[in-house]
Amino acid sequence: MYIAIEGPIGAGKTTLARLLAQRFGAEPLLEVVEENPFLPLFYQDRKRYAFKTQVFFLLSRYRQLSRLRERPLFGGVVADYLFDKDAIFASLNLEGPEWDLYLDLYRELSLKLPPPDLTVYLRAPVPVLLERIRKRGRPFEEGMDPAYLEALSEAYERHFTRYAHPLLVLEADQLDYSQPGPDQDRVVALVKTHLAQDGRTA
Ligand SMILES: Nc1ncnc2c1ncn2[C@@H]1O[C@H](COP(=O)(O)OP(=O)(O)OP(=O)(O)O)[C@@H](O)[C@H]1O
Ligand SMILES: Nc1nc(=O)c2ncn([C@H]3C[C@H](O)[C@@H](CO)O3)c2[nH]1
Repeated sequence: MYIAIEGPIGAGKTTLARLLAQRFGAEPLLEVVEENPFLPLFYQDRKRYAFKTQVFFLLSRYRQLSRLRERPLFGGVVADYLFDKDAIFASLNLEGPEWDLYLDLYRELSLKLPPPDLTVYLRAPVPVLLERIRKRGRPFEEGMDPAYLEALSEAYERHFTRYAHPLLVLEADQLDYSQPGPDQDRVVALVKTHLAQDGRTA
């Protein structure tokens, strides 16, 4: 079992990946964004640092997800990102020859990675995302531009309307699975049902 959680910044991916991994006895596969030394610089000057930021993410995501091909998945994995995320961000931040070079690299690497058995796409309105980002308090995200978040949310919408693998779409502002309560059980049950359905139709 390989589940990936996706959605725009602050949607609740890591929170849900941890919860599902714990309930399913699976391994959480979490991205450590603080490892990217270019990210704080990117938020100061997006145009200047976009390419470096993206190539760092691309390589680290590829390395982390490649492990899924190389060893058996006892108990399964719940990742808090999808490889596609890289191209979604890149499409917003790169242009011209840098975009062409990036896309060449991305396409080559993506061919080698397995798709998840189920992807959970978390949607939430921009004001909710901004509030969650503010509450979480990462210093480099302090001046998050609402227009950037809006463009990112639209890019996610476009991506998932033509996504060709098993998908569960959740309205992440309607479910609070960040604390113990009935919403946690509800979201776990929804994921279980979708995994079973997709297993039958695969
Ligand atoms: N369903 C939810 N309801 C209310 N608050 C939530 C929910 N999910 C997450 N949160 C809170 O929102 C904040 C962001 O959550 P989280 O770090 O899981 O988001 P993320 O999508 O992984 O973010 P990023 O894209 O930056 O990695 C955290 O403070 C978390 O506790
Ligand atoms: N430029 C850029 N490209 C990416 O592929 C990417 N993936 C995540 N991020 C930023 C968003 C959050 O601040 C923080 C956590 O998701 O990292 C990215 N930024």
